[in-house]
Amino acid sequence: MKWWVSMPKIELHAHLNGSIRDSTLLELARVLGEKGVIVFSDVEHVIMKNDRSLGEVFKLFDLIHILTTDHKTVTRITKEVVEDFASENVAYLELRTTPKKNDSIGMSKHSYMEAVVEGLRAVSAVDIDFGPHKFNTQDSLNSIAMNDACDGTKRKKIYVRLLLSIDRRETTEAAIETVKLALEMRDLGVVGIDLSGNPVVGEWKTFLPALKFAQKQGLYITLHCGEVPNCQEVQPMLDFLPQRIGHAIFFEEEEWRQLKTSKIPVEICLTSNIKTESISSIDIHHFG
Ligand SMILES: CNc1ncnc2c1ncn2[C@@H]1O[C@H](COP(=O)(O)O)[C@@H](O)[C@H]1O
Repeated sequence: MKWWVSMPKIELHAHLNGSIRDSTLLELARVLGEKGVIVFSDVEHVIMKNDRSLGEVFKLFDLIHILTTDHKTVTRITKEVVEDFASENVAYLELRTTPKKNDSIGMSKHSYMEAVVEGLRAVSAVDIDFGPHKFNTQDSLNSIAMNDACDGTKRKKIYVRLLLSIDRRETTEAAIETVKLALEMRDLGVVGIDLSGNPVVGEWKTFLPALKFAQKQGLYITLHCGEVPNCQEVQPMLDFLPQRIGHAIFFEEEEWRQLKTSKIPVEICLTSNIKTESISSIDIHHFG
């Protein structure tokens, strides 16, 4: 474990609300429990449970969103998540999150993302670069990782880029709003769009106009693809030629063939890709 932590890493598949410290979730739940919004003991059990089914994972996300969705908390979790990744020697992080609208607390997708960026600005435990300039692969990954992050003497530095996620529960219009926001925020390190959310909800064709628009505007695209068996969807997703896909668990032989021919890299999520048989080599395709 010590070796694993000390190794310099890049993290390309981190969902903001999927990366929150348990201690923070419990603290937020306790506060809402005291206010009578939730029953703390029920929630504590759900947060601390291991080995969740995919359905339980999405129920947990609904709960996490109740705990985290106000501007101040979004800022706090962003700061903590980045600092935690840096402390594990992640030198380059692509953090993805779904911009959320909540009229009852005056939150728009834009203000949600401002709170995220506020969290990046608040990072203090390490140096952070989330600027718009192109990540310089030549001098960066090796030298940052080896010299700054791992020898224990220099202050750590982390490069962070953002992906805006479209949730499969959203409408075409809401998805287009997310893409427009990503375009507006390019100067703040937004490099791409992710399609995620419960894979048994929604239809590919709903998101296609937004994704085509994003592609045309030069945003990078990654799609959660084949997380459940769905042959009607995997094929058109591969035909779309995203820069990367996430998971690729339930692929038929022909779909694997197409994936390999198209050279689309797969983001393997170590905690949820339980069907993965072997990983023989890993190439890194970061967007920033
Ligand atoms: C387990 N595999 C998965 N498959 C699909 N979508 C997932 C996911 N894990 C997370 N998300 C997506 O990320 C959101 C939480 O982070 P943000 O609120 O966006 O920061 C979830 O609500 C879901 O839409």
